[in-house]
Amino acid sequence: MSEQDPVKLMKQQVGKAAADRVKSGSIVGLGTGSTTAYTLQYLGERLQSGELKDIKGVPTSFQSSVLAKQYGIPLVTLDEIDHMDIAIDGADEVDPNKNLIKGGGAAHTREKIVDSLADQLIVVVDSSKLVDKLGSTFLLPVEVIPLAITPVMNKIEKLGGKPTLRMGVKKAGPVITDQGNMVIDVKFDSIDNPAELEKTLNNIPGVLENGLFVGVADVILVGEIKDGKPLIREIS
Ligand SMILES: O=C[C@H](O)[C@H](O)[C@H](O)COP(=O)(O)O
Repeated sequence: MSEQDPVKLMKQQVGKAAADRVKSGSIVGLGTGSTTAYTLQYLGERLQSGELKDIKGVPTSFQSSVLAKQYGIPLVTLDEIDHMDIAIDGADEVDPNKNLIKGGGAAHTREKIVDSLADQLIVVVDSSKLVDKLGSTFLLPVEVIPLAITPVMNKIEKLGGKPTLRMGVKKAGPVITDQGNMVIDVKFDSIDNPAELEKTLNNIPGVLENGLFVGVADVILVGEIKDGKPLIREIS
């Protein structure tokens, strides 16, 4: 991708805008993905310049802990904190009620734990992620304990979904999550009630977590390009 790539530019701008909202002394949930990678980069730059002091990060994945170390963001675990001020995370789809589909990077299980503990969750997306209805452009990721893959897929088919086991890229066989599990991506013709589907899926024995985030996001920052210029729109 070139520097001028409009999607990359939107991700960069929105990732930076979220990093600018972090205050000194905060405990910050560090999301996963290509958009929050920019947030972590800018948090590191703010720390290095001395403009931001004394923050602690809670990573949502192996990827975010590696980036945090690279950018000099001190890390803590959930065992070491009694609150989280803010979390910043990406999303694969955002609906008009600020409900999300996440897990394009197979990180949704840890993300849901961390994001839902934060006093405020800021979601950073480019405008291509906004949809009228969840599931219209993106398959719903479901993390499954390996021995239960077949019965879970059968059960999901009975619910009307079309499940596919997510396969690795530059790795033979399935994607393995940070928890050692597998991911199935499910096509539903229509997700009419995300809250109900979230619970129904998580109730299938062998399912660890699915990528529906209902009522978790507080603010959506949307990166857009208007008249050739990048701008940030806030949905709160
Ligand atoms: O599992 C990955 C996460 O849910 C990401 O936050 C999500 O896939 C969005 O990633 P990106 O910013 O790369 O589009």
